[in-house]
Amino acid sequence: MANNNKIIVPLDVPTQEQAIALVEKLPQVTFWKVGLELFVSTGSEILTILKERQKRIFLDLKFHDIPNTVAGACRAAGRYGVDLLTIHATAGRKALQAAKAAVAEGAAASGYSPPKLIAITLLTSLNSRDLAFDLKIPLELPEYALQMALLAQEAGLDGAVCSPQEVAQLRQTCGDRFLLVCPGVRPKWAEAGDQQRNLTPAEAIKAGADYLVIGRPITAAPDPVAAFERICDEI
Ligand SMILES: O=C(O)c1cc(=O)[nH]c(=O)n1[C@@H]1O[C@H](COP(=O)(O)O)[C@@H](O)[C@H]1O
Repeated sequence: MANNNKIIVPLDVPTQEQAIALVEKLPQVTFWKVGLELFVSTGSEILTILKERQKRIFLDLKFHDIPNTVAGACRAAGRYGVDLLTIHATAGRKALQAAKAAVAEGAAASGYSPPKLIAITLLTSLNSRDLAFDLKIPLELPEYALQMALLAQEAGLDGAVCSPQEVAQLRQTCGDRFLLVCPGVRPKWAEAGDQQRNLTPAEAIKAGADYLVIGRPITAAPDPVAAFERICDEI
């Protein structure tokens, strides 16, 4: 896979105009992420626009609810013909299983192949201290992320979202066919912002990530095209 196809750039903007402007500014980007801000602000039309432009789509709505409710949301999301969809592993085994089945039903109803359903293990904005003191989880952070990935794998999901610091261990345990997507990726020359468990793009790929989600180091750079190309070269 060419390096530019391994980078997913989030459209973390509040309007469709801003989203389209970013897509037009970065024609080299083949895989875009539509997340909560854009989807809640503008609805599903952006998905049609991206599909018309032959872009791949990561619909990152991070579902987290009871099995019946996530199944309903996943059935609806399955109809959009997107490539990737997220749910929190902490929704639990039954919700993950219901989500997986519902995504396939939604996709079949609209003639698309089902999106790959991937589970959030532990948000990359959290650190060990947050896990222990706020979330009251007694496991070490890498062990917790691994257990969430294994839960997702046992429930039949296609992969997981993890920080690059955990990806090597998840790759080793979950095998080569389990899709691993890493946000929290920062080139040496970019600011960390709210990301806590970072590695560089080259390190993340070397550790076993299939895709990297990289936003602000590209989209907030003075020259986004140069930043994107520099990251592709570094990988
Ligand atoms: O699911 C995600 O994509 C995600 C999971 C996670 O644990 N951490 C995380 O940062 N993300 C997303 O990845 C993107 C990271 O953006 P930057 O921090 O600007 O590179 C954002 O759109 C987040 O919503």
